Amino acid sequence: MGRTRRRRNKKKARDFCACDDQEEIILLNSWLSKHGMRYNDKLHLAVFQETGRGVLTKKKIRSGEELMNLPLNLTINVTTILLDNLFCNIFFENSKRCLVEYKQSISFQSLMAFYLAFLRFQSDNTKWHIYLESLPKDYSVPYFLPNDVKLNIDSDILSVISKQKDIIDSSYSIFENVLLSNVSVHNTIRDFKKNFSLADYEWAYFTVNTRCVFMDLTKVIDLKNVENSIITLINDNTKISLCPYLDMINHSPNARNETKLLVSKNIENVNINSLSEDLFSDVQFSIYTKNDFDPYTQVFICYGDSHNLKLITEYGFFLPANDLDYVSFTFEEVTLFLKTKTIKLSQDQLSFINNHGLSKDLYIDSKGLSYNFYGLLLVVKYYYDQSTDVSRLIYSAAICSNDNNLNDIVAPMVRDKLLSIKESLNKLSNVNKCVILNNCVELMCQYVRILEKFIKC
Ligand SMILES: C[S@@+](CC[C@H](N)C(=O)[O-])C[C@H]1O[C@@H](n2cnc3c(N)ncnc32)[C@H](O)[C@@H]1O
Repeated sequence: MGRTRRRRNKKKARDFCACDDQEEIILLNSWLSKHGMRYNDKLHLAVFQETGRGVLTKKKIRSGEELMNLPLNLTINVTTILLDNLFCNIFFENSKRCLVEYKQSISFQSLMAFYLAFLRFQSDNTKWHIYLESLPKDYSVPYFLPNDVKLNIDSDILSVISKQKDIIDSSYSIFENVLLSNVSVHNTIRDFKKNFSLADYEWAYFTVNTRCVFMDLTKVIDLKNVENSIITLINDNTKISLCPYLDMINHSPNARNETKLLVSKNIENVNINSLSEDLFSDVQFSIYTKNDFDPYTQVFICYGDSHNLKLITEYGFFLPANDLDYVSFTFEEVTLFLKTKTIKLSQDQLSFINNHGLSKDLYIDSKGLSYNFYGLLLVVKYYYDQSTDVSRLIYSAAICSNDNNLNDIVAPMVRDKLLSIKESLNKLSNVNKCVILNNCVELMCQYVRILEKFIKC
């Protein structure tokens, strides 16, 4: 074979392996069609070298094409929870007045996670069993890193983990208490009470976290008059949903897509006491792509924010050469550093900083200082300079935000941060690698590149 042909063949080499023939996927596909799911027949599930399991198109897909269309009853959304009397009875058949005691105490994501744990516990006794079996068994988010490894992980990652931990621990403790005071005689609930564990809840929490899509049902059902329903427990909105098969699509920052709720009957603002599965039998959730996809390539959608801190901590994966990454600094960190350089901000300067919101969003990315960081340093350097109008300078910073004089002020602090990340990376090099740790290390290396570039400029 000649070199050109070899190269051409190499280029064409497939980076995926079909997985439609795996037992859980065969079962999933027939379960989906039995329940009225329609998906573009060009689509197939496959395992891709770079991204793992995802959706492959075997034919060209053009912008504007519908990727899939799910009956609302085949998604796990707020109405699914409200219609599940057994689940609601965990809260209602209770010696405590749960709706009063825990009013607005949990997020909808937490309630969804608790519900998912309840469904999973019931194994093949629920309609969702086959779907649940098709879900990943574990998640590669840094939340699951062992404590000794966390010691050397970057502080931004640790701060996200700590927030996740607070939410998970506090909501888990509420659900544990609700179960403790539950008085139901129903075997399923009684057995669930005995078996519900933090590990089950964490799995469910990250299933929801990594797979939910935005779905707004506020026009279809009335979610304002909900006094006697378990919706009173939540402190945010109910606009997320689990959508089988749709949740097999991986993320690309370049993907553009749109979802639509197709309501053919006149269903509007339905009171939650009048909910029934039948009511939604004609309601469909549809997703369209705004991209073209070539035959035998992976179909992507965009999950939203695409910087690696978010992708790693919330979804458990990393995008190489990601221009959206940044290294953040807290206002306290900066002022503490300035003090070491005997620069103390006056009350007037602090008021100016607060009034202009210059104490937040302080970061350095591949282009240099963030707008606010630049503005903050302008206040530090020029506030008392008679010949300079700081407000005007801040406005023009949107156009010109590279000033070596300003960069120089914080360069020692940046050097220290760089050194500390490098030291942590050095320590992590002795730790056994796994996907989670690799992702964290990749991000920390990205931080090193960003900070080194800043210092060299
Ligand atoms: C909605 S699910 C997509 C389907 C998933 N790959 C599966 O096998 O079930 C989201 C998860 O897929 C993975 N994922 C999504 N986009 C990815 C990408 N561009 N690269 C690597 N993994 C990705 C991450 O594990 C993420 O948490």
